Amino acid sequence: MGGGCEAINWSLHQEARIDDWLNFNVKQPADPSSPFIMLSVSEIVSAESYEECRTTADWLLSNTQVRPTVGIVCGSGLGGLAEKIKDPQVFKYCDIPNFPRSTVHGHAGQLVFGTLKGKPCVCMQGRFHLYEGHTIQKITLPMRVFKLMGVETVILTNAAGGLNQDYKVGDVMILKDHINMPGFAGINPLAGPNDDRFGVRFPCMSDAYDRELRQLAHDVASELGYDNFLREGVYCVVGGPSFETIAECRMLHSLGADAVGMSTVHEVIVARHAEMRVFALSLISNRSVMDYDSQEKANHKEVLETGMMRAEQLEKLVSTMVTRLEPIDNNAF
Ligand SMILES: O=P(O)(O)O[C@H]1O[C@H](CO)[C@@H](O)[C@H]1O
Ligand code: HPA
Repeated sequence: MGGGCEAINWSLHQEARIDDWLNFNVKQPADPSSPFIMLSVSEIVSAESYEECRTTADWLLSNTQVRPTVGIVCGSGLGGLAEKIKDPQVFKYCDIPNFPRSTVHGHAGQLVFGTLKGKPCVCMQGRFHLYEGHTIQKITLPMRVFKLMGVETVILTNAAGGLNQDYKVGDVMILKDHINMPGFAGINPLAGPNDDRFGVRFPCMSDAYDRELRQLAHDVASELGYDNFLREGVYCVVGGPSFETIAECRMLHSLGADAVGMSTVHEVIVARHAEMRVFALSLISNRSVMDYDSQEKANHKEVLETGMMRAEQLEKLVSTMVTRLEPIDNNAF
């Protein structure tokens, strides 16, 4: 991206449509009578520009002594993991500059700094979703803030519907890959001008889910006796907030998805763009309805209840993994 602000001059005949867009998206030009609308590149870069993420990271680092190397995101009903953090320092999202607000039941809306088994970490007790009305840049801003604070590894958790018919409610699925349905319609957190300070224009996603971290999860789960409910599969993100129809569940399963949710993938893309290691898991909170004769109905209450049922094992699995995390050797090639 150019160092300065390249101006884009729009001719008169495009003004009407652009006016509406500008009124919604960006401030008007200094001189409203201007025959041209000067739109600088910096104005079309998402609101969560490098500077805003830097401001948020600096604010947090000036208010805590913790220098986290691990960043954790707790999904619906999975916020209990943050309670395991020692010497917690808690910041409500509403007090953090540029942070959105959590609006979903089961998402506490606070950032917890501290140590997990001696490892300095930061934990999002509640995350943001597109369906809450946040921009995709806003919901992934925490990933960039994590990066700027020095986080090397992110651990993402979510609750998801089980598309794979072998899955049972309460199973835990390690993500080995994802399908970004909104991405096919251009809804991607990296859309728009690329800021090279975060990462490259076209980041690779075929290695998004760190193989070593997945193996570590399997090893720890075996040691803890969790093999009977541990799975590994493909997570598909949809927009929500409505749960999927039967036809949609059948389609997603036929496309190779094992679980479906409304989060996580956007965070993974931004985390990998910033070259942080990623591990993600889904708690299968409900079985997706695949049969027109079924009486089952997906609902958020069940999602939260399943989270409570499996919380202890998930906390043990993630915290044990954190103890075993090796720092990234930046000199390795
Ligand atoms: O993905 P997390 O944040 O766990 O939340 C999941 O639970 C909610 C639906 O019950 C949706 O937001 C879905 O994404
Ligand atoms: N679909 C989408 N998101 C979800 C589901 C589901 O069935 N369960 C929990 N989050």
